[in-house]
Amino acid sequence: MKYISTRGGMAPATFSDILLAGLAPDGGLAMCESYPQLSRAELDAMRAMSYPELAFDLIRRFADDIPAADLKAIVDKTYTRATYGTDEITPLKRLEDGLYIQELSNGPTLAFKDMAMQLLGNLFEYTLAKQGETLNILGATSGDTGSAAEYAMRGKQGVRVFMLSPHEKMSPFQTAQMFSLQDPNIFNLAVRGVFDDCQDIVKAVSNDHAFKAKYKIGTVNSINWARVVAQVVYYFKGYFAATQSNDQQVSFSVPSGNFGNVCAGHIARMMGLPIRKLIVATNENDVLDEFFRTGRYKVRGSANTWQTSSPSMDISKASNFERFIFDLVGRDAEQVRALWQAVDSTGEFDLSASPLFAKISAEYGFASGKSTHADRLATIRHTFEQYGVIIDTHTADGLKVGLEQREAGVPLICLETALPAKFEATIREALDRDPPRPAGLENIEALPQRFEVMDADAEQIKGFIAAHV
Ligand SMILES: Cc1ncc(COP(=O)(O)O)c(C=O)c1O
Ligand SMILES: N[C@@H](CCOP(=O)(O)O)C(=O)O
Repeated sequence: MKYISTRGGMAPATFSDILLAGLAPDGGLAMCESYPQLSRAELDAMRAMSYPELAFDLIRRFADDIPAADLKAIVDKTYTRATYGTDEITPLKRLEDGLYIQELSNGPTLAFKDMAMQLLGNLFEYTLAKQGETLNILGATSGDTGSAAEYAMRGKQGVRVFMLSPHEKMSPFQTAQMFSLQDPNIFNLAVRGVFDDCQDIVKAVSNDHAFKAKYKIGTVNSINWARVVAQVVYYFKGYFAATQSNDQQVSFSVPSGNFGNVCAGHIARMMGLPIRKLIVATNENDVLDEFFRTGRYKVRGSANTWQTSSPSMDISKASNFERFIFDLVGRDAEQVRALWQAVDSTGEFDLSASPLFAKISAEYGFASGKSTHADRLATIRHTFEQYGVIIDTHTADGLKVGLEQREAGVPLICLETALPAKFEATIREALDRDPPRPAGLENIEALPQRFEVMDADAEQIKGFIAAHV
């Protein structure tokens, strides 16, 4: 399998090349040249597989330059009961017939990011050791990618993490999870701005090719293809758990911000998984919902990006969205380049009058909706009263929008993207009680914190990296 860029300016590369390289040299995102297609017999065989078996069988199709035995060992070491608390790894929780929550947040940092990040940590360690290289990871987080990456890279040989987060915009638990880490290879930089400013800096630094090469900069955001591919696996697992045969279809509702999670669902669907709808659920920062309803993609600046009670989705420039648009325009890199030039110069593009717009739901199965603070509180309350289950604020956005799009006879799987313990204040507001906290994390907010506050300025961040490697 070879990888190309959504903007057409990258010579075909291997999985290991793009794993360490992050953003493509032309500013685009790496994509597989074509999606592996699963036969009916292969799908039938996958139904009986354990999570690690399934992960290996899917990921080997994308990472075919890693010897199969090595990849299998990496996958087996990653997806264990010790890390995810259950042999099922991503079990379905039944709310009622045909309505499920898929648990994706049983990993070390209580969010779905652990599903891919633990694999990424092990892949980095393996590849760097093989190449005798080191890597300085520059990441951006709105609250969950950061801690997942830092926990996955702690103590890994040859890896440093520089993680940018929006200053004072994450929940107290998320902040403490990251900033209490004292490991010498972890640097937390709190940026005066929003998540999009942090992500823009990651892209600006990655686009400085001389700096990137000199300081061996890599990425752990969903810019990194390996992150997205690892997330494809749980769509298969959820599908098999909710159905009896591969003749059935299911829909997934996906709390969305940077579009990485639902992009993994899109890839699963393109490989042949019988997914009916991919439901994109946003919070008040509803750029993606606007696009899927109207065809107009209009990004917003920091002044119009709201701080909400589902803070990890406070994103107005969905990086991964470019991967879907690449498919939508028939993999025409020139069109992608033109569309993103329009975003850079005018802040938007508009496909409402294009025949492509109708394809988004008819061919690709996308639907969308938005959820507000009041919706979130109502959904958390209803889910607790009706089913006795406490869900987090992001999962509540997904459930609210999923229910609006639910169809009779089609099982609906709502992806749980974090545990409620991370967003205690809103749970208290909704239920007048605290969510349960996993053992060992009772006093995390009281631990000493180590972080630097910096301006949203790529040059300052480059200076910090240069001084600390
Ligand atoms: C808890 C939570 N829910 C949802 C999202 C949105 O996922 P994505 O950015 O992949 O669309 C994120 C961040 O990515 C998150 O941390
Ligand atoms: N919501 C994320 C933002 C980054 O998304 P990613 O999937 O591209 O890493 C976060 O919590 O940090």
